[in-house]
Amino acid sequence: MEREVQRVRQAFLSGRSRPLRFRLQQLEALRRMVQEREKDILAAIAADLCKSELNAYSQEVITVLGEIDFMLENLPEWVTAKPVKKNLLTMMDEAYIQPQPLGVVLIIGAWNYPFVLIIQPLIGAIAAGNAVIIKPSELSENTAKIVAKLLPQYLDQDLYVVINGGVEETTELLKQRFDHIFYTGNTAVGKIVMEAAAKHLTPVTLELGGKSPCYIDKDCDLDIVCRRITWGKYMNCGQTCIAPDYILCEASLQSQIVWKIKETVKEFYGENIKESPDYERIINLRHFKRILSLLEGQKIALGGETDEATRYIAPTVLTDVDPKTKVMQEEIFGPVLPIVPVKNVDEAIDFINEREKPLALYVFSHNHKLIKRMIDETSSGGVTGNDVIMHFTLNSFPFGGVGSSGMGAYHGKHSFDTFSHQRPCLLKSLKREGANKLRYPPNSQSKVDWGKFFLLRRFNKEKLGLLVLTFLGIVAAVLVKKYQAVLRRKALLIFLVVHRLRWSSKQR
Ligand SMILES: NC(=O)c1ccc[n+]([C@@H]2O[C@H](COP(=O)([O-])OP(=O)(O)OC[C@H]3O[C@@H](n4cnc5c(N)ncnc54)[C@H](O)[C@@H]3O)[C@@H](O)[C@H]2O)c1
Ligand SMILES: CCCCCCCC=O
Repeated sequence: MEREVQRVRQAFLSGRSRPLRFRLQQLEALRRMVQEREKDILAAIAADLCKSELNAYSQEVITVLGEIDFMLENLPEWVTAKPVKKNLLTMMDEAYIQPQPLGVVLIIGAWNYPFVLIIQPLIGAIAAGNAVIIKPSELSENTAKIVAKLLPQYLDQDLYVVINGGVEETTELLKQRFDHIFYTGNTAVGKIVMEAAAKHLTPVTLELGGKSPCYIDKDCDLDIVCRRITWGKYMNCGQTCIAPDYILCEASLQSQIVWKIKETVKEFYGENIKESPDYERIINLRHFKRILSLLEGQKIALGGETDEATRYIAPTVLTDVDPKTKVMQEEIFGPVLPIVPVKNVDEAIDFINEREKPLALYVFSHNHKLIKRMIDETSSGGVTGNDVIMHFTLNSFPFGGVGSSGMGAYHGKHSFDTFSHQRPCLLKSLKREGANKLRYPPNSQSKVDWGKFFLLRRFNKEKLGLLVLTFLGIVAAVLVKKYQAVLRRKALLIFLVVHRLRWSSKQR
């Protein structure tokens, strides 16, 4: 492991991952890989999650292709140094921020969207000029294998390396020194990753989970609300980090919600859900049993059917759920939707604020003010009003958690920033030493006063313009005085040349 990381570091130190042209080439090669080997990639995802290839394409591949195109389009602008505002002391100097790669980045992925969750951060890390070690989840082994096989066929083999394995290999990997660790997975392992990173003072991005609430106001269109929630909750069999985990609403709304979700489930998956190509299965037996245990003692208003052999759990809704029961104590990560009755929006806000900060928050209402209030008075990684999941798809948004749902963010420019160091660069001249004397010892009251003038004085644009004009006036006056004779001769010469030209054109 140590030798492998060392090999990647040597490749980074060669400097070849840095030039813009190289980054663009690698991103284009990655796009070629996804396009040329689409069938293999879709088959692997499908095998891991019992997912149709159409769903694998629309949930994972589209996002990856969109992200690559977005990077290719914007990277030339992002990599350029950005000049910054200067103060009076640095007015004559060059001051800019230069984004630079961090070095060797470790990306650890989760199994639930096994392709996009490693390739999307990889795109950002390449764009920012880093070398990368990717550790896919061992639970989605088909995707892990295909990624390990394909990446070296398309990308630089020493800069971008896939290491497959389970807890043992990841533990060993985490002992090595990286310049950034990007981890996606559950909160408990997030703490292990952060602890390991702390030993080397390595910064981390933690894309974790949590219980994402969904508040339904009585003033809304329940048909549309339930269709959107059904889509986001049962997609990938509920194994989505930003799936609505539970519903908060007034008790009287429960029966209508159950009825409308039932109708939508029929519309989406047909009478026989098991036969639907759009309904996935639970990743493994451990998670299957964990989810079943959450149903114990609950009022099942819809679904509840299970099949251990195929790890099938029907789309399920629980009503009148007691917040103290197990289903409300951990992230469900399965197709079970508890409804917890609350009196009103105030109680819903308190309920959310009494718990860990979620990765996503959803609120449905015709009342825009209520939505705004919910946003203002709670905290979560992201929010979508009147829909679910959709904020994930907009790559101008930073995607990430807050508090126990994670730290740091990615997608689009935010990925580039996550994997870059924003390096401040100040380039001074070795001349103009006079002005620098102000900061050299011995200090004096007059030096402090000048320091205050240069550093603390705020100028608005007009005042600054006036100051610059005055300064230019003084410089001009000095120059005129110094070069009076030369200027007089030059002016005479120009006068003669101009007149001579005018005279010759008149002659013609
Ligand atoms: N925020 C996001 O973008 C996002 C996306 C997907 C999933 N998630 C969250 O991830 C969780 C589901 O994923 P998971 O954790 O079951 O995935 P997982 O079991 O695939 O684990 C994630 C990664 O951690 C590694 N790992 C597991 N145990 C480890 C240990 N003891 N030491 C070191 N590494 C270890 C695994 O090898 C894997 O690569 C949910 O909580 C979900 O909300 C978050
Ligand atoms: C189009 C939906 C993609 C959702 C990906 C969510 C990643 C977290 O589990």
